[in-house]
Amino acid sequence: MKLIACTEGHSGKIEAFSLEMIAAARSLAQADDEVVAFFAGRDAEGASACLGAADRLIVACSTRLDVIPAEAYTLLLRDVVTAESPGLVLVPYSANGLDVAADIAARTGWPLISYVNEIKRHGESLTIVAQMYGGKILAECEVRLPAVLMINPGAFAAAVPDPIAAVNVQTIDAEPVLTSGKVKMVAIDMPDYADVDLTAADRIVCVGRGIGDEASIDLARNLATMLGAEIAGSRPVVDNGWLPKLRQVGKSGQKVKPKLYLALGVSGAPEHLEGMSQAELIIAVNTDPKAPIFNVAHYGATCDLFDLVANLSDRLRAGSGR
Ligand SMILES: Cc1cc2nc3c(=O)[nH]c(=O)nc-3n(C[C@H](O)[C@H](O)[C@H](O)COP(=O)(O)OP(=O)(O)OC[C@H]3O[C@@H](n4cnc5c(N)ncnc54)[C@H](O)[C@@H]3O)c2cc1C
Repeated sequence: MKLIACTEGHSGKIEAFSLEMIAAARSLAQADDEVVAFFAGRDAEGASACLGAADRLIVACSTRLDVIPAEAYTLLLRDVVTAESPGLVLVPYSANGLDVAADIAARTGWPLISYVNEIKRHGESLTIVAQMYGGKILAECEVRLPAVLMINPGAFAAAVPDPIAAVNVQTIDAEPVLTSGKVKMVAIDMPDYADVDLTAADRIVCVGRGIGDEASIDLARNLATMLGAEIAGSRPVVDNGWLPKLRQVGKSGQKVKPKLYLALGVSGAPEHLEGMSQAELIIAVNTDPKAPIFNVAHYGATCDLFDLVANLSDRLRAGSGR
């Protein structure tokens, strides 16, 4: 059986979730199976340099466009699916993946399971744990292959970035599809990742509306600095303009998987949990013992966040002699 892992990248960087798609496919592949990575974009060299955990790489290459519109990505992938007849297509839950997965499932008539967190294979069928209602419910379902899965970033540990042998790379010209497509890329307005890439952070201190006002964020920021952590916020904090958009965690923000996630005054709405529930260690501080954040937290403190931040900061300062 062939397993197709869809990958993405732009601006000279392959998206971290691309390696997760390959790792997911690898974990399901049996001895005679082949993991085929699919990449569409200008950075064919970048893809070849790091997607070597796949057995084979198909690159739909554009000479002009750094980011391939979802419509063209889908048309190119449709051809690959027809040619390869895979048993499984793994698509990342990304802006692109949302369009791609639905189209491939509709065209092939194969089942589509979205928001996938876990997969186990039993021969020709899979048992899957997937999120529903923004992560409020985890559904376990069984599906027979072939199928299309849309996988949550962070659900699988990334494969090691390795180069792939040139003999295992097949290049397709993406230009004819790009010129005939109905959707044209006019401009790309990229966020300024020079500030921060939360998805790569090992430690995050996240402030929610419980922080009260913009000035108080400095207390949490100082604590974050002492912990060697990045500061992040829930959506209301970002909507209020207290932190930049790139520091928002959740459904409409960043999906993070740090080693430590300290949530201060965050209620734990499903849309927030969607971005952080895969963190290795979650510590929540909230005055409300019934706050849903405690359902995912490994440790919790039902106290005023300002008391905890002041005490913890004092101890860290004393410990470091500052
Ligand atoms: C389509 C859509 C997308 C969304 N995307 C996102 C997203 O990406 N990220 C996101 O975060 N939200 C998102 N939301 C919003 C989400 O539904 C919640 O409204 C939001 O997460 C709530 O943020 P919060 O926990 O900071 O605030 P609140 O829900 O108001 O919680 C504040 C918490 O602070 C506690 N608190 C108050 N004072 C203190 C104190 N002194 N000490 C300790 N605890 C205190 C309270 O008990 C409360 O639990 C989205 C919503 C929709 C509809």
